[in-house]
Parts: sequence; structure tokens; C-alpha cells
Amino acid sequence: MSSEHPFDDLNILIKTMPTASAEAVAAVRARDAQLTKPPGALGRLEEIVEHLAAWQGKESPTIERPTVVVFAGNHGVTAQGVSPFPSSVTEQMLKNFSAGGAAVNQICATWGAGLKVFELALQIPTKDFCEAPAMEARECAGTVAFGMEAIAGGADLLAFGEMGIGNTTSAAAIYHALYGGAAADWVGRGTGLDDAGLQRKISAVERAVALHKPELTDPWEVLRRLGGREIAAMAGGILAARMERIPVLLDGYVACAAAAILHAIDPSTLDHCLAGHRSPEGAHGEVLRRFGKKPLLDLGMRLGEGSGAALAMGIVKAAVACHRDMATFSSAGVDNKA
Ligand SMILES: O=C(O)c1ccc[n+]([C@@H]2O[C@H](COP(=O)([O-])O)[C@@H](O)[C@H]2O)c1
Ligand SMILES: Cc1cc2nc[nH]c2cc1C
Repeated sequence: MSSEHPFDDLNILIKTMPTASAEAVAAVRARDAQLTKPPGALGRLEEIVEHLAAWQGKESPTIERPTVVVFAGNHGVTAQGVSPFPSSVTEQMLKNFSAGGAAVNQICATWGAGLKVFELALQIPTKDFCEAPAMEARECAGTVAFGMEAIAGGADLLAFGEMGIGNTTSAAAIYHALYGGAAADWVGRGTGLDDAGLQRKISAVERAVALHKPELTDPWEVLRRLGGREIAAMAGGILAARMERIPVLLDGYVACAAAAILHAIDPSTLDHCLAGHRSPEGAHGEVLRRFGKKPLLDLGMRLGEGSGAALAMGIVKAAVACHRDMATFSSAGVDNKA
């Protein structure tokens, strides 16, 4: 980050993003027409392969190193009584990820996907954004940059996930700041708040957005004031994936708050992303609608940790396997339609 304003380099990078390969999509469509099935019969699996080809820039897309990257952070806003779980769970879950005991470990193992987990200064929670900006500008931009570095390792499909007690309050505040309406439109029960807790959470989001409103002129400022480190790092990861032409599967309600920051800067920043799933938390469905993305899965999952996107990796792998390995009408001696 060499520029005067910590986010200037990111804005410049966004202006140089690669675009989709129309040639690769045309090649996929040509092969698809020869495969032993009625045209269009694999439905969205066909669109998935076109998406991968467009963004990998490959006529024959590959999923050899699917990887889930999870970032973890702690949140000062938990002081407002907005989560039923204590902040200690964030670090304890990191140990659980390392030991292979979390849900996302099992889902990744099922598909042979890699899992990388990064903790972001868990001992120093972000500031309570009901009282002050969550992060300093350099800290926030530096964490976005950390997220960009974290994708190194040769992945050909990425999903970004998070762990952070209190972070559904941060995500709700980001959505309320970006999209307006009432705080209650964007707030859900997170890990299972009761009615009184839900009212505290709505009040916290209302007060935070009202406090910061005059300064929320730029989406990066929304991230800095109302976000968390894991949300900043996911935004960096999504952006770096785009620069490396790696398609991304978006996870749930919290992961999409990172995507929403990028989308507010320039909607085309999410063109390389598919929505992995829809979480029942808050208004995730409405957020995906604003992105113009239809989720691959809708299984009532509201866990976070990248689990919904990780599960959708299996669908994506199957789509690629069909495209790559199905026989053609001529190779299998199957009569094509007249
Ligand atoms: O991503 C989602 O759709 C989602 C919905 C509800 C909860 N979570 C997870 O639950 C944690 C935050 O919940 P909370 O109630 O502490 O704000 C955090 O670790 C998230 O990964 C995640
Ligand atoms: C136990 C637990 C596991 C999680 N995984 C992601 N968020 C979580 C929140 C809790 C509380």
C-alpha cells in the first residue's frame, strides 16, 4: 500500500480486472452440443461449466485444486449483547478446524477440497462500532491485502468462509449502510438469538449506522467502520481470485457482506463469482437478488465457515466431470436428433 489513501491501490486494481473469455465459452458450447444428452438437459450444470471456462480462460475447465479459505476475527460489538455465544468460541473453533472437527472439514474431505484457515489478531477484537470505527484505515486496507495473499497455492476454484462471534451484526450493519431500508430488514438471529437479543441487535445496527452515516460515502469506509477483519480479508480474497482468473463460490450471509462491499464499488467485481448457497439468515436472499445471482443450493444452512460454498463445490466438480468425460453422440454411436 504505497499510495496516500490506503484504499487507492485497491481502486486502481479494480480498474484492471480481467474480463470473461468469450472464446472459451464458445468452445464449451460447441462440445456441449455433441455430448450424449438432449440440448440443455444438464440445466445449470451447463451454465456452471461455461462460467468456469469464461473465468479460467480455458476451453476445458478443470477443478483439480478446489480450496476453501476461512478467515477468523473477533468483534468489539459483542459488548452490545448481540450473540448468544461468547467471543472465546472463535479461537476454540480455530482449534476445532485444525483438529479436523468442524463441519467444513467434513465437507472439504468429502469432495477432496483443500482447507486453509487464517486467524486475524483474535486477541485484539475490532472496536465496538456502536462507539467508534471498527478498524483504522491502514489496518483495514492491510487486512484486505492479507486476504489477497492468502489465496496463493494454485487453487482453481475458491470459496471464502469466516468464523467470528458477532459477525452477523457486522454483516447486517454493512447491508443496512449500503442498501438503506430499516435495520430490522437486514438483521437475523445469527447463531440463535432470542427475541430480546434480536431487539438489542437491531438497536445496535440502527445506532451504529446512524453514528457513522455522515462518513459512509465510500464502500471501503463502510467496511472500515462497520466491518470486521475476516470480512475485509474475504473481500481481498475475492478480488485476488479475480486477478488470477480463479472462479469463486460465494458462501452465506456473512461472506456476502464482503462481496457486497466490492459490488458497491463496481458490480462487475463479482462477475467471476457464483452464489454457492442461500442462507436463511436475515436477508441473504435479498442480497443475492441485488447481486443478480441465483444460489446453487438452498438447504437451510446458516453455519458460515464456508460450509455452504464448500458443499456447492461437489456440484461444480460433477458439472466439470460431465463436460470433460461424457461420450459424444459419434464416439458412443448414439443417434442424434433428426
Ligand atoms: O454465513 C451465514 O449465513 C451465517 C449465519 C449465521 C451465523 N453464522 C456464523 O455464526 C457466527 C456469527 O454469529 P453471531 O450470532 O455470533 O453473530 C459466525 O462464526 C458465522 O460464521 C453464519
Ligand atoms: C459452535 C459454532 C461453530 C461455528 N462455525 C461458524 N460459526 C460458528 C458459531 C458457533 C457458535
